[in-house]
Amino acid sequence: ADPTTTYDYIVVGSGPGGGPLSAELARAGYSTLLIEAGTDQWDNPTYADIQNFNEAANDETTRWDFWVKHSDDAARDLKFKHTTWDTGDGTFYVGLDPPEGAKLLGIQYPRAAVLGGCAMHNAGVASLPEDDDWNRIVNLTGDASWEAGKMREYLKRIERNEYAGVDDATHGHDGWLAISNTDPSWAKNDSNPAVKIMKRLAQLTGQDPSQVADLANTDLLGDFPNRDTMSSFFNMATHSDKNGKRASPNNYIRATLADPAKYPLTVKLNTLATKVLFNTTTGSKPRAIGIEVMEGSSLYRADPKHIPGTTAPKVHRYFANREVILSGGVFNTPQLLKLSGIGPATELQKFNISVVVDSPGVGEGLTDNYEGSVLGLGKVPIESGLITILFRTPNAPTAKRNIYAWCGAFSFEGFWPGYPTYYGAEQFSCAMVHVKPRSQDGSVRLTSADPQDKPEINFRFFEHGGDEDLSELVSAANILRESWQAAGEEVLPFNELHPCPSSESNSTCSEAQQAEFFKTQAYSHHATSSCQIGAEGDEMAVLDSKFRVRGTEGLRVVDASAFPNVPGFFPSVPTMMISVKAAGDVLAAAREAEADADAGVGK
Ligand SMILES: Cc1cc2nc3c(=O)[nH]c(=O)nc-3n(C[C@H](O)[C@H](O)[C@H](O)COP(=O)(O)OP(=O)(O)OC[C@H]3O[C@@H](n4cnc5c(N)ncnc54)[C@H](O)[C@@H]3O)c2cc1C
Repeated sequence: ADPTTTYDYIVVGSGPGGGPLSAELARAGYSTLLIEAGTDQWDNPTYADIQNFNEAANDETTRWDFWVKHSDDAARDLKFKHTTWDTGDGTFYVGLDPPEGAKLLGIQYPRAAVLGGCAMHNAGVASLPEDDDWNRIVNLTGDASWEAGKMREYLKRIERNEYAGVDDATHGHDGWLAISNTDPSWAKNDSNPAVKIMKRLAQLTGQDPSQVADLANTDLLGDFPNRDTMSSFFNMATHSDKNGKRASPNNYIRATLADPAKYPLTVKLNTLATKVLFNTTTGSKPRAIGIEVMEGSSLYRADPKHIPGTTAPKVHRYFANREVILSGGVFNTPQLLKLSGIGPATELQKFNISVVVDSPGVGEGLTDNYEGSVLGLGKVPIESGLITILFRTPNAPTAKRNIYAWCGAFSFEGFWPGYPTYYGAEQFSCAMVHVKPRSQDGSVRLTSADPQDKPEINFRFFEHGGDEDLSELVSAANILRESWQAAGEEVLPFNELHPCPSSESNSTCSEAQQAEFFKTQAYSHHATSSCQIGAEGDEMAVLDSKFRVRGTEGLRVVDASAFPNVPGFFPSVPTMMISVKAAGDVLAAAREAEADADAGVGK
């Protein structure tokens, strides 16, 4: 076979799902081709310095714009105040009153096409799933390798922890992913309005107000028996080093490329995978044997630099002796599977795509944590470090925490071109992530058979159990707002901008009004589960517990789309953990095949 076109493994996508996996396969000695549609920006300060995350997610260098729907109710979506429109003159209009003739785009959901994927433009917040998230996969599939205790070992393998002592055996200390935390010493200043808020918040969430400075240093990635039920302040951990340099799969890929004599990793940037190639003539199942790609920059139409009307470049083929692994992320992996003939037969037939495997779950079950914020302006500028709190609202369905909130002198209201809004030095907000949405009804569906086109993405927020989820969000907002009233008279009263604008009398801000606010203004950026791992026999379970695409051979999906539900509050670190786990599964299969070959099995 031609070594320039044939590899042992082909991995599509270099984000948290595909990046670590490709490096592990190469480090195990297998020739591995990593295909990435974007470029490498490791030394660009917009990406390298974690504090620039907002600039990074807005930056055209890597941005892929997906314009998503939050529901099937167009009128409801049009109430989202950051709905974005194409004005036709190369600019966006964001808001509720578009100029004449503007074309509706939808709600922006940013993604990064770059070596390292969205871990190169995200805020880097590191958190772990609940133990039950991992154990649920054991229950669904019977595969005990997913037990929570075992999954922590993957954190230890990838992590280079910079705040826990080297003797702390619950952390890893020599991995490729630096994880650091923030300095919470500001919380010792009792006269700081934000500390007064913290003390009240401590009371409201069952913590000791006199201990807030110590509580603010609690290890968010720590391992303790009540870690999923304990309401507490935490020290926000991020995947970056103590000097603020971003850490991501990019570090591991580049470290692997640095020793080509030892590690046979080839990375092709500016390369868009368009189709998986199958051998359907031999074997009992279609076997993935390679991939078709287009080479060139900005080929995908989500890329704002894409030039409309340009002819598609000619297609190239690369072949895999062993396996093809798709890690294009929660929107692109299901799209690529469908373009390759794996998906709901009726949808594929609509676009004249030959059905290789009728797999109704591909692109279905998309879900996300709901996010919203309480935002206001104090009378004077507020000095504040970051308050990170995980707590349980009284109406939470289980004993577990359902809210991750971070409060401080910032504003965060979701994503749109140019986000976030700066409301002045008086701005103060608590942004919150609500976990375990009851609804898992989102979808990623084809709009055409053209691989350069974007799919249609609809999250169908609040489709099931919406009232309960909304009441938890409202309950959290009430607790956070109440804590603000302790800020002290130099700051009070807050002029709340939402969800209960102070311009309206507080009596008119009912629970129902707040619920309506969150129903129309909730946003998200932790999408998962569009090609889920699930139980044998469940036709919606696209993958088995070893990430294998059911109905095929030699094909796996390893990225955020594989999770059966959003893994806890933030998915980036959990996705890197499953990437390394998957590498173990792929290598175990290789060893098994080699042992069979040595034993002459099949001869
Ligand atoms: C703005 C923003 C902020 C976020 N903040 C946080 C945070 O603070 N903490 C956290 O835990 N999570 C955060 N997330 C979510 C987190 O970054 C993602 O969940 C995670 O990156 C998913 O990893 P992935 O490998 O599944 O996909 P991705 O990171 O999307 O990587 C997929 C890669 O595949 C490439 N690709 C896709 N299709 C193709 C194709 N056809 N051919 C070739 N290449 C292709 C893409 O270019 C990309 O590089 C954030 C997300 C966003 C958008």
